[in-house]
Amino acid sequence: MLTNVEHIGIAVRDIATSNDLFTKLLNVTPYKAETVESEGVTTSFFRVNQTKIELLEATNPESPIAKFLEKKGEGIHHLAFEVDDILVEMERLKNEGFTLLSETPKHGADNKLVCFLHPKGTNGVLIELCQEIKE
Ligand SMILES: CC[C@H](C(=O)O)C(=O)SCCNC(=O)CCNC(=O)[C@H](O)C(C)(C)COP(=O)(O)OP(=O)(O)OC[C@H]1O[C@@H](n2cnc3c(N)ncnc32)[C@H](O)[C@@H]1OP(=O)(O)O
Ligand SMILES: [Co+2]
Repeated sequence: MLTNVEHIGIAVRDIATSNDLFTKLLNVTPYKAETVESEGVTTSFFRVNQTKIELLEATNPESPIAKFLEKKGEGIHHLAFEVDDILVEMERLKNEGFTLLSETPKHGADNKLVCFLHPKGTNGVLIELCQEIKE
C-alpha cells in the first residue's frame, strides 16, 4: 500500500548553490547528504515537518539527472511514495499495466529500497516507490 508522499525530487545543476537557496527558502538546513553512485546522483535532503525535499545533482554525464537537465533544465524530477511492502506494490503495479524501470528494488538514498515507474505511463510524472530498510 502507498502510505504517503515520501519526498519530492528536484534536479539541480549545483547542489551547493541549491543547498543555500533551499536553506533560505525552507528556513532549515539539509539533514543528510548522500552520493548514490549506482544512480549517478549526489543527494541532499531537507525536511519540513512531514515533507521531504531531495535535491539531486548528477555525478556523471550518463546520470538520469544529467539527461533530465539537458532536456528540461532544473526542476521537479520525481514524486516518491512510501510503500509498506515494495515487492507487493511492484507486483500490483505491474499487473495494473505500469512499466517498472527495474525488475527488483534498488538501494536508494536515505536508507530506502526504491523502484521507479516510467513517466510515459503516469501522465508524464516520474514516480518512485520507497520502502524503509528496517535494520
Ligand atoms: C538514489 C536514489 C534516489 C532516491 O530517492 O533514493 C533517487 O531518487 S535517484 C533519481 C535518479 N534516478 C532515476 O531517475 C532512475 C529512473 N529514471 C530512469 O530510468 C530514466 O531517467 C527515464 C527512463 C525516466 C528516462 O530515461 P532517459 O532520460 O534516458 O530517456 P529519455 O530522455 O528518452 O526519456 C524518455 C521520456 O521520458 C521523459 N522523461 C525523462 N525523465 C523524466 C522525468 N524525470 N519526469 C518526466 N518525464 C521524464 C523524457 O522527456 C522523454 O519523453 P519525450 O516525450 O520522449 O521527450
Ligand atoms: Co528520490
